Amino acid sequence: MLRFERVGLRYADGPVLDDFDLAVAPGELVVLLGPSGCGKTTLLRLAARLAAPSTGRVVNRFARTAVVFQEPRLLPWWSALDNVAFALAARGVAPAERRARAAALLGRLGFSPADLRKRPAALSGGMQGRTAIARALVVEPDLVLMDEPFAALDVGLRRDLQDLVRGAVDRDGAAVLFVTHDVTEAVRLADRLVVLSRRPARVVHDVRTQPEASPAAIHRAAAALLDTPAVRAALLARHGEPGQPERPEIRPGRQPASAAPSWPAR
Ligand SMILES: Nc1ncnc2c1ncn2[C@@H]1O[C@H](COP(=O)(O)OP(=O)(O)OP(=O)(O)O)[C@@H](O)[C@H]1O
Repeated sequence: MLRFERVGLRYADGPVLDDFDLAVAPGELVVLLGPSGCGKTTLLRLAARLAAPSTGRVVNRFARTAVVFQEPRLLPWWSALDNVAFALAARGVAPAERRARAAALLGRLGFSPADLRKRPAALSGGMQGRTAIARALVVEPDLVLMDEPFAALDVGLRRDLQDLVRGAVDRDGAAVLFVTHDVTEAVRLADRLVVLSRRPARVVHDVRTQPEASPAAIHRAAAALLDTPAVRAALLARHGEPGQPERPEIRPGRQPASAAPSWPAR
């Protein structure tokens, strides 16, 4: 179980999270949707213990947490194979088995034997992304934190990798907390959809759902989601529109002229 309990996190320019609660159970794939800058990456960093909350607590009882960041973050002087195999070294797996497991997984992700030997600089962006995903999944994690992992990939590849992630949940019982801006990707993957408001992030919509398979069903489900008023308000409002949480409070007579609101008065 992963639990955010009344979590607050504040930077110099104000709170990113304030009294935030969310739980992720084993075997569920939770997709986080929310406007840019609302705090999605921050939540993943907290779950991975790469950041600490200012208030409240983050409880992560999973034994093996793996993270796929927005950028691949591969070690540039190592081959694709060694980048993936290295993740198993920390788990005490013997060198020959490390390389065999890494090669098998990269092979499933479309790497040829020659590709396995390439350093990241010689891999395409999509191949670097796949290497990072393989590095996360090779340890058979029970919690995978994924931050827009497929953003740079073409549609076919994206579908293969989405299936791989679903497999980790359906076959191995892993939990996944998955950040995306792509609503169709969200409805294709999710067991549960969580939509966040603008910063400081609040849960404005939290529903259990069935991962959708056919393109028609995916588009119907995505349209229905975007038709939900709270979701519309969170995802479709333009920055600076009235009623958004990041709108500064204006007190008549107390506001310096330079801080005059830029949105139209109502
Ligand atoms: N180290 C930091 N110092 C100060 N502010 C930060 C820091 N990290 C993130 N922020 C701010 O916290 C807010 C949330 O950032 P975060 O990266 O979690 O958003 P996000 O929802 O993942 O955005 P996106 O969808 O654009 O990736 C943003 O306003 C960001 O500028």
